This record gives sequence, C-alpha cells and structure tokens, in this order.
Amino acid sequence: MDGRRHSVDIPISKTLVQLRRVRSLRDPDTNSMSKYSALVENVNWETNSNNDISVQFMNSFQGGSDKHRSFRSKNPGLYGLGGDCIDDFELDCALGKSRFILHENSEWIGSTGSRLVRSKQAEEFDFSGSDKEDVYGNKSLSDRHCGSQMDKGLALTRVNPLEDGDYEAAGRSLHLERTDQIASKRQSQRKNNVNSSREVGNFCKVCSPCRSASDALSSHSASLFVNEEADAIDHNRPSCEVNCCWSRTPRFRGANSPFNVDEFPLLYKNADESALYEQKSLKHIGNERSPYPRSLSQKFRPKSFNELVGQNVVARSLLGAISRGRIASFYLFHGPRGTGKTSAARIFAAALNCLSHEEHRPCGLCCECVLYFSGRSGDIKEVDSVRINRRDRVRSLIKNAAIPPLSSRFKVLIIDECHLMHGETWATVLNSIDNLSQHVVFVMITPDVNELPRSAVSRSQRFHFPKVKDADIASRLGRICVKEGLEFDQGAVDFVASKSNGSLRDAEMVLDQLSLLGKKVTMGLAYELIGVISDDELLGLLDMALSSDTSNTVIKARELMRSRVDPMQLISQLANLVMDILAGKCQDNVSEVRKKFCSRHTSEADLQKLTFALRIFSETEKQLRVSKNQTTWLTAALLQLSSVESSSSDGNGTKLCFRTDSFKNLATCSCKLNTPDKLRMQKDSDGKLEAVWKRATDLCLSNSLKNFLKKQGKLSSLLLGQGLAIAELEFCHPDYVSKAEKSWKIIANSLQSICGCNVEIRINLVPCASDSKYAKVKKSSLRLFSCSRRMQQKSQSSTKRGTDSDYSEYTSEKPMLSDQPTLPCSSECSYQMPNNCSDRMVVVSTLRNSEGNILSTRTASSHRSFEDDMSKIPGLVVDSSKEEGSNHEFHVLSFEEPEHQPNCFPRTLRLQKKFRSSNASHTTCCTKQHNKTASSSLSKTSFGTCLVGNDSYVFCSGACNNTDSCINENVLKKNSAMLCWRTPCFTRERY
Ligand SMILES: Nc1ncnc2c1ncn2[C@@H]1O[C@H](COP(=O)(O)OP(=O)(O)OP(=O)(O)O)[C@@H](O)[C@H]1O
Ligand SMILES: [Zn+2]
Repeated sequence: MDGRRHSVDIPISKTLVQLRRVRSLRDPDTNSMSKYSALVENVNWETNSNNDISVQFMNSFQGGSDKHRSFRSKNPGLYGLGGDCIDDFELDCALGKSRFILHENSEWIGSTGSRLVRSKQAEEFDFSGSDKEDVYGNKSLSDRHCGSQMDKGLALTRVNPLEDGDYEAAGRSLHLERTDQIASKRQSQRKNNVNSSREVGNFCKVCSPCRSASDALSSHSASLFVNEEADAIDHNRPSCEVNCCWSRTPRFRGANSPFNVDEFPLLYKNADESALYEQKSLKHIGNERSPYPRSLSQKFRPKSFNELVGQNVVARSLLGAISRGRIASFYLFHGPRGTGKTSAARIFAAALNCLSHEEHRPCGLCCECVLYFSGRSGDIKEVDSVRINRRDRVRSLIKNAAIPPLSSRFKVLIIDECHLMHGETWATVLNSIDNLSQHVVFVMITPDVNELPRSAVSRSQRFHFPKVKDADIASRLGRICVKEGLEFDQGAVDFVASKSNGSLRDAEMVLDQLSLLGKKVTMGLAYELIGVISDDELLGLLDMALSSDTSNTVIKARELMRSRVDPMQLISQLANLVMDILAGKCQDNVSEVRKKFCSRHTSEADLQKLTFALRIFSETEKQLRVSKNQTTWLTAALLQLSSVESSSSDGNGTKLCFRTDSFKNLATCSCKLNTPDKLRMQKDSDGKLEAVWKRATDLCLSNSLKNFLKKQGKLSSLLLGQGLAIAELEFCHPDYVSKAEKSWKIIANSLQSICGCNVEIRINLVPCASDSKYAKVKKSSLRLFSCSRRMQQKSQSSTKRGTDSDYSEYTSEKPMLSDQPTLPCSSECSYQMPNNCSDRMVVVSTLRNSEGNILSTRTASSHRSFEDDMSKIPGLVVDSSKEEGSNHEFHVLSFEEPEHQPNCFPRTLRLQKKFRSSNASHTTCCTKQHNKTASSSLSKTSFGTCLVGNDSYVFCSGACNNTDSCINENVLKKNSAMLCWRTPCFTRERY
C-alpha cells in the first residue's frame, strides 16, 4: 500500500467488492469456491466512501486448476467468464463512477503483439464519462467495454510468459499501459493487416488459449474437447472480440482458429525452423511443451514412438497400421498405470494426421504435427469420459465426430479412463462407431479391460501395455538425470526402478522428488524417500537373527518397523537380499558390509540356512498379507531363522518343523523327518507336546486362563504343515470346551507365536473314563479358522468322498497324517462334507499363488449346469471333472488373469456373505448387492463358496430362486450344507 498508486476510474459496480461472496463464483463442477478462492484471496479489494474501489493483485498469485470455468455475478454490472487467473476475467461493467486503483506492485503489464512493456509509473485511468449513460442500454457490455477501452486508449493484455523470464510473476499478472504510449507498436501491427478492434480480439484469443495451454501443461488431460458446455455458452453470447478477449475458452474450431495455417509451411526444413514457428505459435496460443513443465514426467513425456520406452510391440504395430493404411475405427489401450498409454494414444493420433512421408511418424515438423503439439488441432480431441456420461453430451460428441475433419485425414477422439463411461454411453458410442465416417478413430484408454463391457472389448483393436522392465526404467531415469544435469548413483536409479512396479511415471515421480533433495541422487536418499532400509541395516538384522541373538533381533526389528518401514516392505527386502546372496551377487558394486557377510557365510550349511530363511520369508510374506498383527509375525519369522539349525531343536527340546513343500514331500523337510508319521506326535511319548502346551499357556496373559488351560486342557496333537499348523486340544467337560472356545483367539495366538505360522485349532471333548456322565458325549471339534463348528461322529467317515487326493479332511478321529492326501503345492484346501451329504452339496478348495491370491477355487457339485452358468462370469474359467464312483462333479474355477481376480470376480457376483458360527449352527446372510443377471443364473445352479482375497462369496441355487435371499439359512439347512473353509488367520472377524 505504500508505493505509488496507479488508479483508474472505471465504471464499475460497487458490488465488485462482493466478489468474494458471490455464489456465481462457485465452481460449476463442484459447487465449491475453492477453485476461485486462490484468485479472490489474491486480490485486495478496497472501497472508500467515494465508491472508489482499489484492486490489488498479488504477484504471488498463481492459478490452480486447469479446468475451464465460468462465472457470472448476480450483479448486472459485473460479468465474468474465465479461468482462475485475472487475465481470464471479463470485467465488463459499468455502474456509476468508480475508481479502479492499481498498485504499483500489482504489475499490470501492457503489451501489443508479443512485445511487453512494463510500466512502473503510477497512473490513473478514468473509465467514467461517455460510457456512463450506456450502462443499461442495449449496447453490448462488451462493446461498451471495448469502446471505453479504445476511447481511453487503454489496452489490457496478458504477459506472454515466453517473453518474460519470470513466469510466475509475469505469467500471472497484468500490465496496464496507456495506449498512446503504445500507439507506435499498434501501428506496426496494423501494418500486418490487423485492424485495431480485430487486434483486441486477436490478443484476446491469444491470451486465453495461452492460459489454457499452460493449464494443459499442468494436466496431461487438458482436454481440447471437454469444454462443450463452455462452447455452448459462448455460442449464445454476442460476438464481441472483447468477450473473446477475456474468455479463456479455447476455440479450436477452424472458423475461429486464431492460427493462420497459411503462415506456416507444410513442412519445415529442419527442427530449428520448426521450433521457430512453434515459438511463434506459442506466442499466440501457448503450448504443452512449455519451457516450464511442472514435473519431469511432463517434461519427458514421449512425443514419438521412438521415445516410448518398453512398448516396442505396440509401437511397431501402430506404425505398421499407419504405413499400410489399415486404420481401425476403435482402438483400446489397456495396461497398468504409468506405462505410456496416454502418451502412445497422443503419438498415434499425431502420427495418423502427420503429413510426413517418412517411416517414423509423427515427424513433429509438419503443419499438422505443429498444430497438434501446440494444442490447436481441431481434429484430435481428448474427451472427458465422465462428462460424456450425460446423454446430450455423448450425442453431441457423436454429432461432432460425424462432421468431416477440418484439414487433416482423421478425426481422432481419445477417451482416457474409458472404464468410467456408463453402459448407456458405451451403447451410444458403439452403435455409432460403424456409422461414422471412415475418418473417425476412437482411442479408448483404461487400466483394466475387465471393467469394460464385453461388447466393447470385442469390437476393439486391443493393445496391451505391459509393465515397463526395471532395466528400461533405470536406463530412462539415467538419461533423464544426464539431461537434467543431475549426478546419480546407478544403484539408486536401479533401486528406484525396482520399486516402481513397472510404472515409468512412478519412477519419474520419485526421481523428481529425489532431484529436489540434493544435487546427487544417492542410495541413502532413495532409501529414505521410499521408506526402505539400507542393505547394511538389513544384513545386520539378518546376522542377528541367524546367530540366535534373540533379544537384539527383536529390538532391532521393532525399531525398524516403528521408525520407517512397514513389515511387508521389510520382509520383501529381506527376501530379496537373501536371494541376491544366494545368487552370488556379492562381488561387484556391493557394500563392504555385504562383502563381509558373504565371506562369512560360504559353507554349505550356511547356504542351506539362507535357503531356509528364504522359505520362511516367503511363507511369512503370505501370512503378513492377511494378518493384522504383522509386527509379531515378522518378529516370529526372524526368530525362526535361528531355530532352523540342523537339528531344529528349540530350547525346550520341542521339535519345530517347517515344511515348504507339500505334505507328501517330506523328504525335503528341513527338520529331517522322513515320514509323515513322525509329524503326528500324537502319542507324545517324549513329552514334546506337553512342553509346547506349557509354553503356549505361559504366553497367555490372563492368569485364570493360563491356569485353566494348564489344568483342564491338553494338546493332543500338533501337525505342522506348510504355513499352517493344526493343533488338537482336548478337554474332558463340555463346559471346558465352551470356555476354551471363547478364548480361541488367545490360544491360537500363543500357539502361532510358537509355531510361527497359522494355527488351526480343534477343540475336542474327550470324556474322562471316570466321568460316566459324559462318557457318551460325542466328540466335538471346533475349527476356529473355518468358521464352523461341527459335531464329529464315527459315521461321518462314510461321508468322506473317495480318495480324492486333492481334498483333505482333518477330523479328530482320523489319524492326521497316516493317509494324508497330497495338497497341491501352496494350496489352501478346505472343504467339509456334511453328515448327510446331499447331491447339492458343493465343496470348495482354493488354490493360492505365492502372492496369496487365489488361483483357483475348486468346487464339487452334482449340478449339471454349473459349468454353463459359471461360464457367464467374465474371465472365469471352469474346468470340470467327475469323481470316480460318485455323482459328484468337480469344478475348478480360475481366472484368465489372476491379477484381475479380486476385481473381476466380486464385480460380477457382488455377493457378500457373512458367516457367524453360533453353537452348532450357521447363520448366513448376504447383502443384496449382487448383480441380478449373475445371481439369477447362479440361482439355477448349485451351491458353493469361493474365496477371493479375504472375502468369501457364495453361489447357491437349487431350492432357492429368489435372488435376494439366495443365500440364507433355509438354503443352507435344506441342503444340509455346512460351509467350511479355512480362512487365513486373524481374518475370522470378517465373517
Ligand atoms: N512407455 C513409456 N515411455 C516413456 N515415458 C513413459 C512411458 N510410460 C510412462 N511414461 C512417463 O510417464 C508419464 C505418464 O505416462 P502416460 O500418461 O502415458 O501413462 P498411462 O499409461 O496413460 O498412465 P495412466 O493409466 O495412469 O493414465 C509420461 O509423461 C512419461 O513421462
Ligand atoms: Zn508430422
């Protein structure tokens, strides 16, 4: 406020001051003020008793969003349309005499054409006067504004950021200059056949797209087409150049195009010339290739197929299509995020219209390329997939698409995130694709093709963008570092690449952040930024764990997890490290600590230990995915490393066996037990079970529970399998059984921390010989992790279905392992036959991959149409087989692409199931969300369950045709189905 004041008297409403409050400033998208608040907050409005209004724009003001927005004040005198920057405002108002005071530090900048003139002088401009009486006249406001502007010789324009070194300041500010001071410059413009009023219009058009293009810079998706609404508004407005002047709506229609194509040759002689013209065009329009990109990712967005990393097949195929002239009308680009789909779509669009005859298109030099890359192509549009969900919008899109291209060969419509389009929108688009002219090309982009309607997918030319290889990412990052003048450790770049999960954008983002942390991209910085710990620290931890340094291992593990890294990350880092060591990666480019570690662990026994450690880590990683108490699991895993020494004896002499192969393959068991029987430990002749039980009970915090378990309970058997132990407990009184049942979590936790893996508990009632009262009570068994509680009867063994080796039934009355079936490697098999197994019964087993995802769900059903019905589920593959000597059919349900299971399966079925185990019965309920078609087809099928991730899904049929209650207690009872499956530990609450 101290500086000299430039004040302008302009006919402006006093109500301008109320800008802060006008509703019409709200963002039409979100109805919130937030998008404009930056603007409003950065303008100081002051009034005085004379109606004077002082407006001060802060230099620091920066517009925020890239989206087009328009607003209109309630006040008749104030009319605004534009973006978030003051140069997008249309201040076209005249209500009484007001003074418009500009402070010196607001740096209004006037310019003509591309030349900037900065005026530091304090001046006053009087806008009142002859215009005043026209305030409510029929004359358009804009005309008045224009007139007053011309009368008073005032030009307002935007600073061209390209000419001003200070983008932030100049690009966001305005400069005001007396026309008489710039008359000479105008004169020169007139020479270029631009008349004065036209010129205002021109510079207006120059302004707004420039803003829009710099917005485009901040968001790749700056759409050239999404502003249909705004276009419509503009359409109805009086065609005044000043209107255009202050409007930011990009007008890329040919007729309105500010860009005189004739000014530009068809093909430039060389890149320099192209750049020159491009600069020239930038002055008018702005460009996505602004010298001020916001991130490395934007700066290095590929602009030709050559620059596209790791997508050679796609690039070759698209180029081939162009050179052979075989252009389809509908392309679908899908694949993980940040792999170059959008970039490829843009390159492809440009290449389609490129005028060059060279093999490698787009050339970037021809007129079409320049038009497109400068954001002014009228024929290549990016469509907002959400906005076209409105019926009128999609129709107008199609209508526009039907109009032949303006100058180019193809009209290309790029629809990113097309999975967000509604079914109706899809239908409209698909119906019209065939009818549209040969010149229309749709390029749809989505990360997940399974989310699209089948009909759409099958009509498209699909291009899958796989994850980019780590090596490709690393070399790209290296090149970026060189171009940016950044020093870097190759190891750090490799590390960032390995952590980016195949997404080049993610990697570039991390590099961007790293570049802000210092001049050199180092391992340490990378570790710290990504939240992982260094190799040296890991080796320290591993060393402690392997050398039985229990307390330090626990302390260190806790410290690491508390401070920086999450257990999943830590375990996977440990596993990777061990793998590296086993693979002999100890020579080059490794730290001293690692070299020392490697030199200390060279013997065969050491390597075996490490191999075993790796197995434990991989098992633990699976468990961590489903565990709530990850820290404990991880610590337990680390402590196991020392307990796997050759004899695998722990301090109490209890043998803990950890197997990594199937039950059958016991020869490889590291605890050197060669036959399954040795695992049974049912007789407990050497008191090992007793010792385990004692330790488990000692771990219980509650004394009363501890005493109760010690006194009344007994561990009758313990089977340790792959990632799972089965513990059978015995109690001699039903009350004890129910008491134990109530504390199942605590018991399970204690046993889990001893065994280091999931533990399934069965609680059996074994009446004491002396207790004649309960002598006849049948044994009960509670499967805590199967959500079922069932009474065991001798006769039940008759329900065991054949000898199918892929199914196992663990009952307390059968020897646990004597004829233990083989479980498929890494499988979780769970099923249970009810006492009176009916034909409708379906049993389920699930196969998981090493990631813990379900690979297949196996069901057995007698229903013939099961397979047919299941085949309607997208992506689901059903293999059926019939069990010998029985009516049961088996169906293996699997997914074409396992990585998509968690999405596509629930999405189709939309069934949620809740299971509660109450006494001996099940209550099941299901929400009503399921997809009607899927469920009605399912309702005619059989009954089964499937686990996807941690969620259970139930298919059922037969007696139940009501989709809403297809899974209910009745069905279960009717079919006598007792559903039972083993869910990962700690997830029981989910049900
Ligand atoms: N294959 C690639 N080659 C070169 N750069 C890439 C590649 N993939 C991603 N990038 C970088 O990541 C940025 C984003 O890429 P792009 O938008 O094309 O990815 P996308 O697959 O469309 O991602 P999304 O699915 O999230 O939209 C680009 O600006 C570029 O810097
Ligand atoms: Zn070209």
